Amino acid sequence: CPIILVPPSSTKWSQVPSVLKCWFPPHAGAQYEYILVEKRGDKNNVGFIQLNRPKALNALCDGLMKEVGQALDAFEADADVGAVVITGSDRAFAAGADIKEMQNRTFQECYGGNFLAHWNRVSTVRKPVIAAVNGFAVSITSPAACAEKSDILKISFFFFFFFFTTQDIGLSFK
Ligand SMILES: C/C=C/C(=O)SCCNC(=O)CCNC(=O)[C@H](O)C(C)(C)COP(=O)(O)OP(=O)(O)OC[C@H]1O[C@@H](n2cnc3c(N)ncnc32)[C@H](O)[C@@H]1OP(=O)(O)O
Repeated sequence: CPIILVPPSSTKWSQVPSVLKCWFPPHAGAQYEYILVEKRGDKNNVGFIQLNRPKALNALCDGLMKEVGQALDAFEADADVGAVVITGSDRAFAAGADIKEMQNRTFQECYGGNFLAHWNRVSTVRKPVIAAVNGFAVSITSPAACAEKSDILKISFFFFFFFFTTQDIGLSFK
């Protein structure tokens, strides 16, 4: 009979030994450290990812972004999932990149190490990904560079300035 590995419900994904990670998909029981992941909807066909660092206003640390990538991989591979929703918590969708984590990194480390390369995963998923944004949604990028990319980004910049004038800070990611 098949052996099914089910980690204890209190297990954080980062605590699972690497050698075991391939034996159970991240959303099948093991908890992530920085995100909550489940399938929702009447037909259980919506992949749901909640950023879960409320004390740091969901600042996007390396571990969080890696976990988002893992969850997206799992949902992309799951034929039952038709779309993915990413959301944050009450006060913040996300406070942008984790500036405490970034502050001591040198240019050479970032450039040579292809810093943030894995952040692109959210834009390469072939299923629709919807951001359900609440509260702070902070990021910084170059308007000129983004405006070249698409009309959606131009609209995003409109909302960026709109949010600034209404006390919230907001900017869509690429
Ligand atoms: C490539 C990508 C680039 C980028 O994304 S650049 C953008 C980086 N993000 C920022 O610069 C935003 C920094 N955060 C803020 O400006 C403020 O926060 C807010 C305006 C969003 C909210 O202010 P308030 O309501 O007063 O909250 P609080 O006391 O500042 O923050 C609560 C806790 O959250 C931590 N935190 C907030 N943002 C970040 C962040 N981006 N990276 C790491 N930690 C963050 C704080 O430190 C603190 O925690 P503690 O009380 O333990 O000090």
